[in-house]
Amino acid sequence: MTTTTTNTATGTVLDASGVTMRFGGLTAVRSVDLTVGAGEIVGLIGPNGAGKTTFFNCLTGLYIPTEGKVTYKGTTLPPKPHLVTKAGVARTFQNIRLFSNMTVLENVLVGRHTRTKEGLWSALLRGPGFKKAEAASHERAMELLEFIGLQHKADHLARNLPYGEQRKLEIARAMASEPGLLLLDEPTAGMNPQETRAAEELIFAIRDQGIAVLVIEHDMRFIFNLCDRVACLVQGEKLVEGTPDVVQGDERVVAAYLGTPFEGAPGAEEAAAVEAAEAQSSTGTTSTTSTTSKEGETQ
Ligand SMILES: Nc1ncnc2c1ncn2[C@@H]1O[C@H](COP(=O)(O)OP(=O)(O)OP(=O)(O)O)[C@@H](O)[C@H]1O
Repeated sequence: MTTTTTNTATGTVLDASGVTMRFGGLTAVRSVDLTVGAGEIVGLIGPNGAGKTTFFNCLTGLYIPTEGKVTYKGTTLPPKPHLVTKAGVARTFQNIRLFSNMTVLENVLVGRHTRTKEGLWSALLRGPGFKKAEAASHERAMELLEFIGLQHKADHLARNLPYGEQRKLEIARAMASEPGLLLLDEPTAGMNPQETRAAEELIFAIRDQGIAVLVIEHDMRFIFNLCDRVACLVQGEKLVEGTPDVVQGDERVVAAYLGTPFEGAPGAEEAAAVEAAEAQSSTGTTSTTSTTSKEGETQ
């Protein structure tokens, strides 16, 4: 397949093309193209409701995109989250999803299940194969805890960890599936400045282990420091993409965050039509019927 050859040759890990996601009449993501290359950290920014998490969900099999294609290392990703993880794409969530009554170590071990070959019978009989696999998983999980600096808390219940450590644990659990691409949804949400700086270092270290990273974040300083490339979504469409310097200097990005309309903005035509209709009705020159008809035009 041509796509496969091209992707491998250029070192593209993730290739999302023309991804559109509609919920009934709402288009949450519209024709978004995005690639992540080997060794890259790519940021996805945009105001609230821009479609960032929906786009992530389209990449990870939680949603099947209405249109578009997503490939990982040249192979189309299957439409089921556990198969996507197995293929090599792991993620964390905006709202922490740990097993709060399990220990820190157990949470990481859960993340290894897609990499454990031993089946149910082997687990029940606890034969030598199972014991060997269990020991290897345990060793790898402890390595990961050491990597995120939580090895000394392996036996603590996840719910007793401070918030910043819970976020790190989520990352370790995602890494336990040995991904080639890690998707992080707001990894620093709720963190203090020191924790945020530590998270930045951790993500650089993850990249240095050969794992490509795609990260959603609202903290602009964090994202512009961290990323090789940044894409900005506004109302479901990719508005700008480029190096941090290019994106942070783009006045359309600033305007989108401040809520200031700008020429060519996604949804700007509709917004202008609604504003015009409102202005007309407030001057009292328009009857109820004609206002309705104006709104109808904007649908
Ligand atoms: N399952 C769903 N059903 C219907 N609408 C949805 C669904 N999921 C998301 N949306 C809508 O899609 C749009 C994009 O939401 P999304 O959560 O992807 O944005 P976001 O950029 O991640 O926002 P935030 O930064 O606030 O997390 C919003 O209007 C949201 O209400």
